[in-house]
Amino acid sequence: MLSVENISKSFTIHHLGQTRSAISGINLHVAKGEFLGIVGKSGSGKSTILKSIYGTYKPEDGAIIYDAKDEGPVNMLEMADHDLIRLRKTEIGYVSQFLKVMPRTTSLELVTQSLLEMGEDAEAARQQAEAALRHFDIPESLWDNYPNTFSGGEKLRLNIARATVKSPRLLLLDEPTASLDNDSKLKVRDAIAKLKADGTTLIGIFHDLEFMEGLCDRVYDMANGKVGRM
Ligand SMILES: Nc1ncnc2c1ncn2[C@@H]1O[C@H](COP(=O)(O)OP(=O)(O)OP(=O)(O)O)[C@@H](O)[C@H]1O
Repeated sequence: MLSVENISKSFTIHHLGQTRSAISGINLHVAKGEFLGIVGKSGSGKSTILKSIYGTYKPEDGAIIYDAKDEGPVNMLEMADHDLIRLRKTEIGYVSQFLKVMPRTTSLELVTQSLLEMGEDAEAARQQAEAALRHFDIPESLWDNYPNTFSGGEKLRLNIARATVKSPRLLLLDEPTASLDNDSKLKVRDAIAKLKADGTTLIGIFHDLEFMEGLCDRVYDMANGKVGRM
């Protein structure tokens, strides 16, 4: 489903005149329907890998081959921006700890929008969005509110609802449960387990290794670049 081949990414810190390597020579392979966990210490480059796959960062070399639904295998590092944006709208999801809000868009509209981008019709999109908000305990009184006023946990749950509601083919999870209480964590776990059962391929970073148990098939360790079993 996804093959990350020898990617490297460095950042230039202009005011210090320095260039720092964030990741170097990373190789990862994820089969369709598999859940690959990424573990490693803070600053080891875990998020940089996910952001490179999603296209937020552009690695200097290597290739990221993704088996797209219609086109088949494509190198995402060589794709035109509009093709990458289309893939993000229709088949690749990304959830981080932080919610990107859109101006003057309510929480219900945000989740509905996510489904409309997939080509869902308006009424079905609204119903599925409401079910997702309910599932993640976003109170109905908040559905017509702008999420910038939400608590940290509410924002996070909304973020997860928005990404999971459209059952992406590939879902990238960057510590999505970092500041959630246990109850909310279990709901996220349920949603991930359901996506996995439906065939979604997942790559996730979690500090809480217990959370991954029983969900992850294999783990990539940043320390030695090796993939092991959970
Ligand atoms: N946009 C950026 N500009 C400059 N340096 C960056 C940028 N993004 C990441 N880095 C650097 O790259 C290195 C890897 O960062 P990354 O966020 O990928 O690590 P991580 O393993 O996800 O860390 P954590 O577990 O703390 O979230 C760090 O040294 C970080 O400072």
